Amino acid sequence: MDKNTAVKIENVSMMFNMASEKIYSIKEYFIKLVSGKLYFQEFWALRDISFEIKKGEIFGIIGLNGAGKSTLLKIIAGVLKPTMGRVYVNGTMAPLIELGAGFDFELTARENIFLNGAILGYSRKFMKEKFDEIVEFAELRDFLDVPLKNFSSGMQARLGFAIATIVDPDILIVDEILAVGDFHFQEKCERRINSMLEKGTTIVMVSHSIDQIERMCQRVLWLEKGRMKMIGNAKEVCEAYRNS
Ligand SMILES: Nc1ncnc2c1ncn2[C@@H]1O[C@H](COP(=O)(O)OP(=O)(O)OP(=O)(O)O)[C@@H](O)[C@H]1O
Repeated sequence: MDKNTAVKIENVSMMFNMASEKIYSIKEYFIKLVSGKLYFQEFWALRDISFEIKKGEIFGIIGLNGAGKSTLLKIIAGVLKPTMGRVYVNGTMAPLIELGAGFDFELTARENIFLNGAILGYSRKFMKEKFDEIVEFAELRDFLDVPLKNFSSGMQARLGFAIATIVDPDILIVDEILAVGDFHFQEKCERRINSMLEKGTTIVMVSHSIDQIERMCQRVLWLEKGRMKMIGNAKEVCEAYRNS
């Protein structure tokens, strides 16, 4: 792979098996499984996707609900293995996992900071050193000992973003997380993302805010029902998407 490439996706397709009827309990599942009455339907969430993201680039992925954006991010992050095709990643990655994916909602914000740190592979000592910076950025000092289930989605997003960006990874993945924060926090996130970009981090982001994608990204991929509809300059792709 070219040394200037951060991510290379080659003919990636992703198939999910979906039970063709609703199953209401594990017992029902096993009865159907054993009696051979469990039918699956193949569903292709992504079909034949190929593109490259250059190092230091900020790359956006857009598309309607169910277009396959999150699935593609998960494949880039290595959380999902594609059914077909290859993925090459050059550098360290801090996946900004979906909202709440790394959180335990019964635990307090303080406990979740350490839990998330452990999930991301950081030592307790490192998290202790970074603790104040995280709390400062997330502006949640008064809520440190509150269980996360009592946080609003915006507060959870603030905490998630603050934790995921304490180190400067080579590649940062941002999944829709900016959408839930308020205006003030979104600006703050954009500033942090821009400063990471200046330091050479590659950023891959998904957002339903086309204005935000157009403003922040250099190139954009538009997915439609799992296929590549258009890829190129952010302005051109966003314009075409708006007019579709
Ligand atoms: N684990 C799974 N099992 C079965 N189907 C799945 C799974 N994950 C995603 N899908 C399906 O794949 C399709 C693409 O989903 P995905 O979450 O990638 O879309 P998206 O573009 O991120 O949508 P949204 O804008 O609503 O977040 C959807 O139809 C979804 O139902």
